[in-house]
Amino acid sequence: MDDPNDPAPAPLLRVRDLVVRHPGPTRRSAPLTAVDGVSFDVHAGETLALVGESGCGKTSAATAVLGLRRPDAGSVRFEGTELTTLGEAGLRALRPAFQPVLQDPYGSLSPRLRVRDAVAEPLRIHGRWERATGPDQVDALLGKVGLDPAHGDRFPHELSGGQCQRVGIARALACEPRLLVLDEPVSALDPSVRAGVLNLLNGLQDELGLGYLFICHDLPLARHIAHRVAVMHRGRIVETGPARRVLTDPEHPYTRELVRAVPSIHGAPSESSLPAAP
Ligand SMILES: Nc1ncnc2c1ncn2[C@@H]1O[C@H](COP(=O)(O)OP(=O)(O)OP(=O)(O)O)[C@@H](O)[C@H]1O
Repeated sequence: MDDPNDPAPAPLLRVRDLVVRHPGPTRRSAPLTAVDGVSFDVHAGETLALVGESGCGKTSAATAVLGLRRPDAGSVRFEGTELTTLGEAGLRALRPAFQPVLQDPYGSLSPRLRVRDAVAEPLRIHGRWERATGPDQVDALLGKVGLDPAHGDRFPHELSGGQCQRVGIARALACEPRLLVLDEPVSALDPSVRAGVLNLLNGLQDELGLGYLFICHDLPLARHIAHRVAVMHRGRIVETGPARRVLTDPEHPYTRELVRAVPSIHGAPSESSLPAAP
């Protein structure tokens, strides 16, 4: 329970001491600890960027947060409800409120579904589809992500990567979520279309007060897009703080290791790929 005397607003998402292990490469090998006691909060209207080099455990943490797998230890609370011990029915009821947006804009859409049906699908799955109002709802969702309703008649292969990612965001918005878990949402996109998608995400956050857990391996991008940054390294969070302050010290031991692992970390983000800061 939240302390009634604590004036700080309760976070949308509270993750504490999260541990995620994967099976080792052979049946005899020890399990691999991908996430090793990670804790963070995401508040409504806030972007927390979870950054770190490839393989440091970001996606494993996101998978546990989304309830797609049970963590091996730790707590994931969404709006005060503990997800790690919730049964399948309870998770299904809560799932519309926290939605993923994935990296591969084409891969996350069925090639056989027209855009209109892809956006309608989550409404149907979560029992929110009504024949009378559903089509208008789909048009409104397309409009919200900057797509013309005419795009609804197309198949994914008839769209650009940026348009596909907008459809992915429309699907995530369909069930009126409060939290989006964005796993590298722009890294598969051309730099020229990244800014448009990032601006869209900023605008939606301002309008809807959404919390974002924004996973990426690009620290300049994270500093630019996020309010706060948590840096992961070998399964642990090694630094966390306001985005503009994190890992600005090139002599910090983790900065040195990360610069080796991710050369872009101290590279200047290209102006064309970044929108205005939040
Ligand atoms: N399903 C799995 N089975 C076994 N090992 C896994 C599995 N998923 C991830 N791993 C391992 O867990 C570690 C963390 O992987 P994870 O994908 O969470 O990292 P990441 O930071 O998201 O990396 P990337 O940025 O490359 O996606 C890696 O060593 C990876 O090989």
